[in-house]
Amino acid sequence: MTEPPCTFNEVRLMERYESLGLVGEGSYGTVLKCRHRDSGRLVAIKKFMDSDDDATVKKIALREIKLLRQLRHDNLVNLLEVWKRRRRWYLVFEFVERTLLDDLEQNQGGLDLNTGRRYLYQILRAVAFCHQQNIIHRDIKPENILISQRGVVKMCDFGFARTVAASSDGGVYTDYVATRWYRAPELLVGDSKYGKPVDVWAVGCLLLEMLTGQPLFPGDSDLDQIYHIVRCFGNLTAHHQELFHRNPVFSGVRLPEHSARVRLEQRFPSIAPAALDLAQSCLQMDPERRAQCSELQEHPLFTQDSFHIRYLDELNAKIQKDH
Ligand SMILES: Oc1ccc(-c2ccc(-c3cc(Nc4ccc(CNC5CC5)cc4)n[nH]3)cc2)c(O)c1
Repeated sequence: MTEPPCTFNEVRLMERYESLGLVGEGSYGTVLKCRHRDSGRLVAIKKFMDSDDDATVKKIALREIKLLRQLRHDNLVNLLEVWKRRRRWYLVFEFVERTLLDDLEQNQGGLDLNTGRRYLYQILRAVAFCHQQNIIHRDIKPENILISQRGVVKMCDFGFARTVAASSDGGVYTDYVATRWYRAPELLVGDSKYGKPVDVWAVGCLLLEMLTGQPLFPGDSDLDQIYHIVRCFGNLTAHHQELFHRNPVFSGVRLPEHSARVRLEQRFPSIAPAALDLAQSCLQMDPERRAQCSELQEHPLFTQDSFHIRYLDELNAKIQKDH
């Protein structure tokens, strides 16, 4: 169905802003980069498409807005305004200059250790905050890590985020998650009872990608993704092997043998040992054994030279200037 012409309200609403095109070529859904005509301020406006089944769009929009309103933190992209005009929802966010993907494309060999530490420290602050709010992002990847001109990191795109069920048995999630390369083993084998550790796995993948310039596990299918992981870390856990064999998606498929294992330390001999250790704490096959983002901020990668003490003052000054 072709888009109906803008309504008056939408025209009036968008009269306040000049559209500068899609943000990130649509990788966030329909998110427009806009300039506020009066102030010149750049914003990112997410427009929810109205659909025949309006109730579903409304439910999704309200869930996302409720979740975003809980997430106020210096290292999360800020929701500025929410509009509802006729049957359409608009979320207005701050616009941040570039993404980690942009930085990695500019630095094909990877970022230097200090830049990587500065970004990682802020990513850990962002994810730790979300997890303290019992929210899992579920799609942490370089495109969703925004970086301001002064180097302040702001995580974005909570379109797939979910609140972890309060119940002790954890939630049961069956809808779409995570871009494949950053997907934890439990997601790949189809475990519906996953939680915060899926974000920790993605952070481990991000750290090594920042320091090498290359994606850690660039699988070209879910099975290939499992192959990449098993070749590095050995067999899946017994529970994940059972889920794999019970998953109809993989019926008749043999689990990859971890015959020719290439461990992280063999693959990345020149990575700082502290960085490799932190990555390994995130990349545990058993989600229960993975580190928590709150504790990783005290990892020797940050404390061995008091980086975490020196950097906090510098970061807070940058955050103030960015406001
Ligand atoms: O539920 C949601 C939905 C959408 C968002 C969201 C909010 C804000 C943004 C955003 C993006 C952005 N800046 C940006 C800057 C550069 C690029 C891409 N660089 C191009 C390739 C050279 C992409 C994005 N600033 N703000 C993106 C997504 C969100 O944070 C939550």
